[in-house]
Amino acid sequence: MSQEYQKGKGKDVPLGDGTNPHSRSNRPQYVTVGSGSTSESAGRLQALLDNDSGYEGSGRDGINGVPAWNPALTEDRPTPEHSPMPLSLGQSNEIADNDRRIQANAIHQLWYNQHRVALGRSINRVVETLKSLQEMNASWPATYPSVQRSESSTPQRGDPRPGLVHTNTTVGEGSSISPPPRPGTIRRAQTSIGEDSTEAESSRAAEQRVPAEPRLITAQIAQEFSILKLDLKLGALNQVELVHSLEKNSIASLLDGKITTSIKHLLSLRERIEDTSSKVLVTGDLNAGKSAFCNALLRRKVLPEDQQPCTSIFCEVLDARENGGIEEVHAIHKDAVYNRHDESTYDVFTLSDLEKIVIDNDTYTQCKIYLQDVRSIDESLLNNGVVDISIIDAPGLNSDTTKTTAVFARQEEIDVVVFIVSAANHFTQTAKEFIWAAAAEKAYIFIVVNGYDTIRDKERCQKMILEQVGGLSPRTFKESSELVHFVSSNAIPTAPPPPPPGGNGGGGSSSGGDGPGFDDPDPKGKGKDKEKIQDFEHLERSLRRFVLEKRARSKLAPAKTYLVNLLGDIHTLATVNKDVAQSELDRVSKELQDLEPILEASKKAKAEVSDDIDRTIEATCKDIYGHTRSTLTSSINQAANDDLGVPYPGLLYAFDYADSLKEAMLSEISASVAACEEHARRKTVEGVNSIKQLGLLHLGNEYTNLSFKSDVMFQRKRDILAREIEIETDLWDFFDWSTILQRQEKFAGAGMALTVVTAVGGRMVGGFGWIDGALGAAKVVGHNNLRKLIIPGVIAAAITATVYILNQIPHSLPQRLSNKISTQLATIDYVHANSDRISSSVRKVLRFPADNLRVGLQRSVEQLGSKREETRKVRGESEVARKYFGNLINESAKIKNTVEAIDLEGPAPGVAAAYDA
Ligand SMILES: Nc1nc2c(ncn2[C@@H]2O[C@H](COP(=O)(O)OP(=O)(O)OP(=O)(O)O)[C@@H](O)[C@H]2O)c(=O)[nH]1
Repeated sequence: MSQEYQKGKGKDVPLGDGTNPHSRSNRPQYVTVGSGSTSESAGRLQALLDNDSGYEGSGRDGINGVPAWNPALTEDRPTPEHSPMPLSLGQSNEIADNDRRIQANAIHQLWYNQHRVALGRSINRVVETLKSLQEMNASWPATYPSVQRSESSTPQRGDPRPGLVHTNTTVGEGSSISPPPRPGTIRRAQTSIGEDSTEAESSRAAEQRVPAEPRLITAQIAQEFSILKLDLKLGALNQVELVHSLEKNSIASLLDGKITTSIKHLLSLRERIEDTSSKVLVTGDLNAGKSAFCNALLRRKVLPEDQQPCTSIFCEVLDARENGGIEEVHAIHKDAVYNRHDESTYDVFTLSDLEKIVIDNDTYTQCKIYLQDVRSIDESLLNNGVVDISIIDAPGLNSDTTKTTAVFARQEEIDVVVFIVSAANHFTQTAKEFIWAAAAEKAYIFIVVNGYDTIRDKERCQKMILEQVGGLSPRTFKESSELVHFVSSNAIPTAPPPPPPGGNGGGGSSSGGDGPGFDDPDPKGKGKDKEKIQDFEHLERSLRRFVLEKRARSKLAPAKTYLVNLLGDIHTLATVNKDVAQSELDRVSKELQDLEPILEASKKAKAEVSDDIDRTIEATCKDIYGHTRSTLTSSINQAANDDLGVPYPGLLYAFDYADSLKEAMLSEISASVAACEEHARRKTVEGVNSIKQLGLLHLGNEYTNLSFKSDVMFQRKRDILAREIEIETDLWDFFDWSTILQRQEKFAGAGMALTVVTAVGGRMVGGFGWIDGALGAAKVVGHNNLRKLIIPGVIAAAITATVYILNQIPHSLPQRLSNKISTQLATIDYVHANSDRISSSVRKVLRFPADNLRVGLQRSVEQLGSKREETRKVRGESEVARKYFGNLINESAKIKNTVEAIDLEGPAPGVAAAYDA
């Protein structure tokens, strides 16, 4: 930004013969006035100055390691005898004056260097501090002070404190000013949405519940911010709303950008305090008389003046000696970096062409005007014999946005702001904004109230303007007799405009003073004009003092003010963030304290629940298996005894009867299988529920409940085994001897017959033994009787037995069939197969939620574990941050004390003595 200014840095300030043996690049600057011969004491000071080369100062007791100021240096000393040659009285006086001036300059330079070095070191320390803050901000996003939101109807603050404000925003600026703080309230800065009053209740509740990211910021703190204040303008949102709508990380990155800008600015400040030339920016509203004022200072009509807006580019007026003594204008190409030795960066014009370049020009944005000063070294500001000064005439502030922004940006690189305000119009809004912005780093602003001649009620005008100055820059107001001047620039006699090209090129008188050829027919003024000239001369003396004698103030004060403001911000930021880190630390420590037992319990629960589940499943399955087995066994065994509800249709349908019986028995068995399945289903539901209870107990809301439909169980495999059984009915199934014998006693006659038939049948079947029996009987009964009885008896007995057996079919057949079914089922291991099928199915069903619960428990343990790791990490980071910000509080306070100890306020030793008339 200031590159074009660097070129002038290395220039010596030759007086008299125009040569100076001391290069000004790396050593303190002062000038030799007159013949250039120095006395012994001046030589001593010169040597002292040479040793005090700035940053390498070897003193111990001073500020920041810089040698302490020795007041003895400022004492008046007798002029030492220095020349063996006898001199005339006039010559001696001249030499004595020169010596005194050199001494005074050197003393001032020493004093100046001491402060310069102290400030330079402080700048370095602050840059380092900011860099470390940037690093910390990257790893632990810093909390940015934000203000508490209140109702949008909060009245805007009428008189905001100085701060960095957006350059081209004139309306609604006040909206970014925070409302008065509500004492004692703590609020999160980055609560994004839903903070409006309609949600007040729930927001409050939420805040009480989740104090996760504490923001201990009050509006008060936010207002204290100046340099690092985030300048956020986006759509309709004001700064406060915007800060509230941003994520913590976004704010941290905005802060990062702000820090980068501050570092850049600090480096340019360092460059500026090391640069021995001074830049005076003359700015103000359109048509306030800036050009007229510059011309009056130069006593030459160089810059075009007009009632209409005319200055559209920055015009920097420099001493022609910086251009080899040639008066000319270098109009710098847009976007080019000015280099006097490289003509491709600018176009050369004569002074008389200036009007063309300055008025409504789009080709250039700035020009350098090299001018031979018509005034003497004691009067001139440009050619003052102490430091190189350039005067910059800027475009009117309220001309257009781009130009206004350029002026705002420019004020950061200049040392002294001379603000021209129209006596008739007072301070406009843009003017106020400019002064507020400038006040961030410049404690004092030189204010020229121009056009005072046009004011009738001068007293009222003075009173009103001074009141406004008091509000805008209290420090300037405090020294208003030196820094606020009411003048009429156009009343100052000036040399005529430069002659057109082809003339002698030297615009004005080189004799110095208000010589012949000036516009004003009454150079020193008479009557009213005399008063105006005196006022202006008073202004000039003040300005000279401000720029030269109080150079430290004008040159170093911006750096000091900026550092003090910045360090104040850093201190606030550090305090806030230390508190945030501390409360974050407390929060996570508490969280860890709570988390540890939960994690342990969770691990334990995981192991226990896993065993529990296994036991539950095993017990349930075992119970179901046992139940199914016993139920089916008894059902199969009892099949014959149960009332199957199958009527005996008679002998003719005995086979159908047998089929129906089989069917009924198998159905009975199937029914008991179904009953077992139903029992298993109930048990499964109980099992699933108990797993669910375990899940809810240990996982709470984290437990994912699986929907379980018990009716889907056993749908496919039911009865398959029972239906597969094939049982043939054969004839003997109808004659179940064991059943018949069991029942024979109940029926006596049939029993006798059956016994006979059995005996006879048995013997007949058994062999020839029955013949012996028959012979025995024949002997008793007699052969004839026997012959008569035997045949019908046998027949009757046979018939009786047959009838009896046939009658026993409904009783004997079921048993017989039941046995057959039982045998058949036993061969296919029906009972075990079904019990196993049902219990296996239950196991399978129970395992699903059980596995799900296990996974949930495992996940819960893992989540808690990683949460613990995360919390430990946050605790570690918070600890580091707390420590860092604690150190930052001390460090920033220490540097701030050092900077504040640099006294730029008191009278600067040395130079005053040389210049006080
Ligand atoms: N009465 C009176 N008129 C003045 C005074 N100073 C300047 N003027 C006149 O006011 C008009 C504007 O003066 P300029 O010096 O061009 O004002 P400026 O601020 O440089 O204007 P821009 O560069 O366009 O912003 C000119 O006509 C001047 O003659 C003053 O002290 N009293």
